[in-house]
Amino acid sequence: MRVIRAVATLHAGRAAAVRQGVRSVSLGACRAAVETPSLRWTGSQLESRRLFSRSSYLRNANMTAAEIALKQAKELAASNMTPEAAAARMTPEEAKRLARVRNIGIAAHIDSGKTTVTERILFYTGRVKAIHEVRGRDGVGAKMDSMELERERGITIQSAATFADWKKKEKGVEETYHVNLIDTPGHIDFTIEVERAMRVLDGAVMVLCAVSGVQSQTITVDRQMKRYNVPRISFVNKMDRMGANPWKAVEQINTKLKIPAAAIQVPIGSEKELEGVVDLIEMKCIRNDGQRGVNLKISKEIPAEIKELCEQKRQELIEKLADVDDEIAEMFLEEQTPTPDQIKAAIRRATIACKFTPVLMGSAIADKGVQPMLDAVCDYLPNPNDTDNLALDRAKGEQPVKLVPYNSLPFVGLAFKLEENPYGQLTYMRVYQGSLKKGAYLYNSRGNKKVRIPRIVRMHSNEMEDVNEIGAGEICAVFGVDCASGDTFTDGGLPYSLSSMYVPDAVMSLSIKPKRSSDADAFSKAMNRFMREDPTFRLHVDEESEETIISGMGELHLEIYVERLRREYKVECETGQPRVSYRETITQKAEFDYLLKRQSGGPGDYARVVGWIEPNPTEGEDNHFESRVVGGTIPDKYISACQKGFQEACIKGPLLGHKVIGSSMVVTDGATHVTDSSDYAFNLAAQMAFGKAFAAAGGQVLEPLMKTTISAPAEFQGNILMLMNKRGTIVDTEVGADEFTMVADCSLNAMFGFSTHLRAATQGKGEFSMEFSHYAPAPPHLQKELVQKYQKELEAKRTK
Ligand SMILES: Nc1nc2c(ncn2[C@@H]2O[C@H](COP(=O)(O)OP(=O)(O)OP(=O)(O)O)[C@@H](O)[C@H]2O)c(=O)[nH]1
Repeated sequence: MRVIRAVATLHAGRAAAVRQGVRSVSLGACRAAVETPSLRWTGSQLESRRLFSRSSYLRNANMTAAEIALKQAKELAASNMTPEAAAARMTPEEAKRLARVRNIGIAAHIDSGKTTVTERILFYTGRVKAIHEVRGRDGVGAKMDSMELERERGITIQSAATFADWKKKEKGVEETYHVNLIDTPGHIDFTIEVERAMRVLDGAVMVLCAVSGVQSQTITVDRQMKRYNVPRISFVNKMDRMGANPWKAVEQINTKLKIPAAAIQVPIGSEKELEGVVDLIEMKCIRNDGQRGVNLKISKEIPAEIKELCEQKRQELIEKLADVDDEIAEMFLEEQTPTPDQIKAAIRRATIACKFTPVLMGSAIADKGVQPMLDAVCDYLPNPNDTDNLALDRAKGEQPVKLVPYNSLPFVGLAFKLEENPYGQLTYMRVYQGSLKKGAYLYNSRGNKKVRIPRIVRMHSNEMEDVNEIGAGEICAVFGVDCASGDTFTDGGLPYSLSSMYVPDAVMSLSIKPKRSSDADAFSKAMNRFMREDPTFRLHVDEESEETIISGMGELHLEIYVERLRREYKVECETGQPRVSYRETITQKAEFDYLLKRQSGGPGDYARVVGWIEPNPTEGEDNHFESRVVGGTIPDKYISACQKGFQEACIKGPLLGHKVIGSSMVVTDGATHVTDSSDYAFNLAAQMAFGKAFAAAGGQVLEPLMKTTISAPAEFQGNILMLMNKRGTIVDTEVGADEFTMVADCSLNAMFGFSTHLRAATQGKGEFSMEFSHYAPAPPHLQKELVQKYQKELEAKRTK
């Protein structure tokens, strides 16, 4: 009886909605609209708030329609609650759970010891029973480097997620913190892995090498952390190495990264004699003892030889805090000494506000200082409730809304990483709001497609643990969800999208084809998978050469995929020479008046377009199209065809067939023909007009310039200078006591095979890293050579 009554109300609701001008609307939304007078929704609001499906309505059929509507209205209202209101609704248990959650990443320059640090974290938290080193002699390899290739080469290629429980003593009481952790690769070629980790993490541990300090890749991860406002603590690793100097690292964080930083520890002993650290806040010694340093020996007696240094560094810490925190500043002015609790609270406030980074130190390989670093993660990095996670409300013109990590709110999550494993496609998801139960239905905001979540797991590198539910603020992985990296999932009621991450442009490409034609299927399967997993890996088929071209972030990036094809798919490939991804642009204004008039038997093609092209006035690399046609000489329907034509022309520039950037096309006039004009004709006319005006507009080839950092023992300074003089512009050099670092802007072209030259010039002791910086005009001789080569290839095709 109730069902019938409810369904009747429902249909009345739908009729009411249709009267309001809604084309199609879910029954649930109608119901809420009709029965909740306080919510007077407009037609479009109704459309965008398709709350519940018919089946969910019928599942609730033992409630009256009014009860259901009220329930929905409450949930809807809850979803639009202010953060304060939501926080007020949070139960003490919920607040306590969140206060003990940390989602953190470990990021650093190549080889700083991220994986080694992570391995220690897993060991001390009891997550793994034994420590296996990166490239260790036991042949096992670090837990977090689970890919065969990673273990072989000793580098991290994919970021790996894991979780661990850290039992932290707080004033004699043990509190368990749940830490979700992502170990990211250091090599710039795998930068997307860092990018997506930063997008979803609440905090990070920036690892630095005690000898090298801030290195080129540290600067890159610093930029990524700043891009996503990720608070960080810093850990100066490798304190056991000869020449270790934590103060140089602290100073460089201040000067090179421009983040106020101060050490909160002082090392006890140095190099091989390193014993542990002095905690400057509580002024106590923490020494690692026992096998693998599992036991911590705490004492208040600071060794006499470092007592003065500790006092000086404590004072520096307080002064630095006074610069960034009002409370400490006030105490400082009044010459009061803050208590350890006040110092800790100030460090936490300033770190979370991204105004400060506390610096810790130790040696992961020597099992020193890792546990205090874990304590600092809990003390100073934010819990999911401390950070502002924003979504864009599509129903309100993409207005930002704060997401509240409260289990009872409607679900909002971000799929930040895809990975195929033997059980199917795994989607890593950060839950920002609401909780997710196994078997629940979610909506993918892109296309509003409904998906069921059949299985939820927690990842531990390449192993997983099934769970039935995952709470707000956590990271998990789900199975069987067809989506792309960066998709937002909601429970259907919220028109929210989470801004996605920054995907850098590819700078290098190479042609590839399987050696055996029988491998074609496996080849395309692998390519599809790689592209879905890695947005910086792209593939296209060159129309002219009919070659398959893969492009990515560098030689190593592409090399790793070719290797994975061979190992994981047993597909041997032939590859061409790596090629630089050039760009084309224009430098001045050039007018066009192009008439396309073709008659070949049947209906012809006719379109005339008049206007000009010029460098994009709004700067940047985007291309811009504008119509200033008056009097309808080109009807509106053909204007969009012109725009499409312009966009298509920009995909394959006239000089080299590479992408055109930073150009603008303005159409002012034109003409049509009664029967022969069409979208096709205007699209083509715009393309031809662009191609013809390109030379007059000062068409130019741009090449990628790479910020290159080279470091080597100081004795090789002369050799490196000679090597770099030919290759680029030297931007900065730094000569340390025994190390020499140079930063130069080099064209990617000049850097092919550079590692071999560097090895020869430094007896294998030099290292370098490269990062895309910007596009710059290619030298005229290179430009001429490239254009001639391309035109010759085109000519050869035409005459074939
Ligand atoms: N002396 C010394 N060596 C260390 C320490 N921590 C790590 N290493 C060594 O440094 C090298 C790099 O360590 P990883 O943990 O792979 O560094 P990573 O930063 O994860 O490397 P990528 O992921 O390839 O960037 C390995 O040979 C480690 O054994 C340390 O505290 N002291």
